Amino acid sequence: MLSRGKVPASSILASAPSDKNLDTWRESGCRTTHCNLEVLQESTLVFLATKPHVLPGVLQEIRPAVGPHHIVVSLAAGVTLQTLQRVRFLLLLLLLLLLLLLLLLLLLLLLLLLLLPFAPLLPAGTKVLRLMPNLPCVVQAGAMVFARGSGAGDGEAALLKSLLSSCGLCEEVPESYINIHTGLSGSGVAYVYLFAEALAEGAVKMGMPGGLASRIAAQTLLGAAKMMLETGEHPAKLRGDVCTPGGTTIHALHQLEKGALRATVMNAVEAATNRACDVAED
Ligand SMILES: NC(=O)C1=CN([C@@H]2O[C@H](COP(=O)(O)OP(=O)(O)OC[C@H]3O[C@@H](n4cnc5c(N)ncnc54)[C@H](OP(=O)(O)O)[C@@H]3O)[C@@H](O)[C@H]2O)C=CC1
Ligand SMILES: O=C(O)[C@@H]1CCC=N1
Repeated sequence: MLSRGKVPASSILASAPSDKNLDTWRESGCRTTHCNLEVLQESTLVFLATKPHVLPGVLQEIRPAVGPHHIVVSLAAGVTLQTLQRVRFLLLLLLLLLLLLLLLLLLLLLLLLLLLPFAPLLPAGTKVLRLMPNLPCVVQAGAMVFARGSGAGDGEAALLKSLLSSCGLCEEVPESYINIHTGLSGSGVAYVYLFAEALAEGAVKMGMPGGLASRIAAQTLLGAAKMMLETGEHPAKLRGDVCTPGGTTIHALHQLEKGALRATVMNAVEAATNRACDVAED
């Protein structure tokens, strides 16, 4: 967003406990702080980009400062819009413990237990959106999907899409697609790097220097992806176009089929999607 000039660096305030990542923000001209509440005080559009297990604590911290003017966007993998608006299970367990210890308050706490599952982590009606980016957003070639919570309307969705389009493909989807996108693309980038590494290592094995093999592997992936996007052709059709009968490619593809590449990649997407679903319950 910064490199495309979508937003001036001076309008961005980044917060984190340490300077590890904040140094990079400062180098880009952004302002930084160690106080999350300061971000809420100074900003309207707030991106929550902590690891998923840290997010509930951050939401509880910022809750008092969240108002109707805020648009809150969570990037945390697996954390559903419903979770974003609910009190943590741990809090319920704590209340259960208190319940046992404080028998005298039995009735009152029972009432709380009944009410708390419906108590939002963020104030009711907060404009919340859930976003799943991927790493190539850094080079404006990302693939992102987002879903809006009940408080977010067309204006908020349009704003997010307009800002993020500078980082790559950005689509609004039903929330049920977000975990699938995590398996396909958020995590999928890592499978592609593994494939790139294997391509290059194959070439190294056959005698090509590593640096050159790596650059050619990357360009091969870039070119194949560009062609798939620009022609709109199914990948099976493009793969067929490369195969000369009795030629080199079909011999190589046979080896990949023997190694169950397709089934393995499908299993990988399934595993990451399922893990994203589990994260919401952790
Ligand atoms: N990496 C990826 O490719 C993708 C990541 N995601 C999601 O994005 C999120 C971030 O992942 P990633 O960027 O890899 O993680 P990083 O660890 O690189 O970044 C997390 C940041 O959160 C900060 N942080 C930790 N605790 C707090 C707190 N209490 N208040 C404010 N900030 C805090 C950390 O601060 P400090 O620097 O001090 O440690 C760090 O800067 C995750 O939820 C992940 O699921 C989604 C799609 C792709
Ligand atoms: O591995 C993870 O959990 C995150 C989500 C998508 C990419 N990285």
